[in-house]
Amino acid sequence: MAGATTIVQLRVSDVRFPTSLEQHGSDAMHTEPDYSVAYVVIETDGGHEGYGLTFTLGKGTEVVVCAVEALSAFVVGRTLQEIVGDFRAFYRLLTSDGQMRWIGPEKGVIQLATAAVLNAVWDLWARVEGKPLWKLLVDMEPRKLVSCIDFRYITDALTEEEALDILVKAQEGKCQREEEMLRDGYPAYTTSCAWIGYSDQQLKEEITAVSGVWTRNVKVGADLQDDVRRCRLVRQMIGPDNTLMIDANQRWDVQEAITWVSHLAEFKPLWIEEPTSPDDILGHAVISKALAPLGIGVATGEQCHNRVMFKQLLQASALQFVQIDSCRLGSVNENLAVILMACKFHVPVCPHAGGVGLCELVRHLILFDYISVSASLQNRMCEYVDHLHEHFKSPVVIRNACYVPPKDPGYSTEMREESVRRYQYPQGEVWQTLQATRGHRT
Ligand SMILES: C[C@H](O)[C@@H](O)CC(=O)C(=O)O
Ligand SMILES: [Mg+2]
Repeated sequence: MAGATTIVQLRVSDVRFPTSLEQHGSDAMHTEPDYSVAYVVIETDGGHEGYGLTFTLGKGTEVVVCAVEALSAFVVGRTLQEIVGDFRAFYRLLTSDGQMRWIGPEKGVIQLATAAVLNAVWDLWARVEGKPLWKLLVDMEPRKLVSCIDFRYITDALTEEEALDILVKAQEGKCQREEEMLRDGYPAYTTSCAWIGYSDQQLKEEITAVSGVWTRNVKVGADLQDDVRRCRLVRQMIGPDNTLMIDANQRWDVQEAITWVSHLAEFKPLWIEEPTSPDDILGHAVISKALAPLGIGVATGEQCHNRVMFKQLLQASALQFVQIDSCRLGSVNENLAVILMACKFHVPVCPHAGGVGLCELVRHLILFDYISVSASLQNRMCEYVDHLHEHFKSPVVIRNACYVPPKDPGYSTEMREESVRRYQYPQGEVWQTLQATRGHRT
């Protein structure tokens, strides 16, 4: 890395997209989501910039923006070299501050803000190195990689030595796997055909419109008869051999989840996603055990707020698919911890994506997982949702239902300036117009 790069400024914006108008993103619990981000830009004295974000829904964004502002004092004035020279210490500085941790610790709004800030730092680092983030990770020495992880609270499940061992063992075949990814890409599945607010007609059109072999995730949980009808329709359209999953977004109690999903078992879903409260580890374990004889696994993680929760889910055999989220966990640092734990417990990582920018970011993490950690594609795929990519400078590229590895330096977090300006809430012209014409609530 060239000379010292001091971070001299951090800016954060509230950027919202009125997706609820067309029911994009709707599910059994979030019926009117306006997909949004707290968008962070850090600037250095040498003219470099790093971009970070965390995904939110509408009104929640203003709270996250406040939390990012509160964290900015930890970043501004520091050099990039000082931060990444001991990234574990910097992660701890952000997550362990004696006053700020009281509103977490490492969960909720403050962890979302931590993710946004650290995502900007990782983006800056990758840009300064001139590499896409996945390549920065893949090329990094195993010892350096583990030095970015805070192992506090997880050493009973994964020690630093074990993590190192996993990374060292996976060095074998790394070059071939990198070539394979550059050639074929990483398998994706899509949720965007079956949001809960879509009519049956729209659902049919969305399925027909997507070409190639795709695995589909269908929203369920609001009304059993609707779910039966929609799952039947999707199953008929995709045929008996294509993979189907269902996602309840935390709608049920534990027993209710088991009964409800048993009624949908005839459609042969691979998994039920977020059947109950994301915090109910033992509940997930009960559901997993009950659904195993039906061949249905439990997937969760998009609202799993830290590595400690994932640790317990893994220890309790409470999930069969780990759904990391690039903006819910504490950035790359905490995602590395979860990816390595999942590997140790032999549970596949199938990331959550979609929202605003989540596909752009998470493709870096899943490429790293395959090339440098798991070395397996069995039962693995990464979510893809076809909304809002046009607002990013390095948007996702999909070929044959697979993510193509990005080549631009950074973490693909940079948004188009015009998009940020037009969708900024409430002053952007899109919101000004909506409020004047429809009184749109957000
Ligand atoms: C509110 C979001 O759209 C949520 O439904 C996304 C989700 O559960 C998923 O992509 O999976
Ligand atoms: Mg989901």
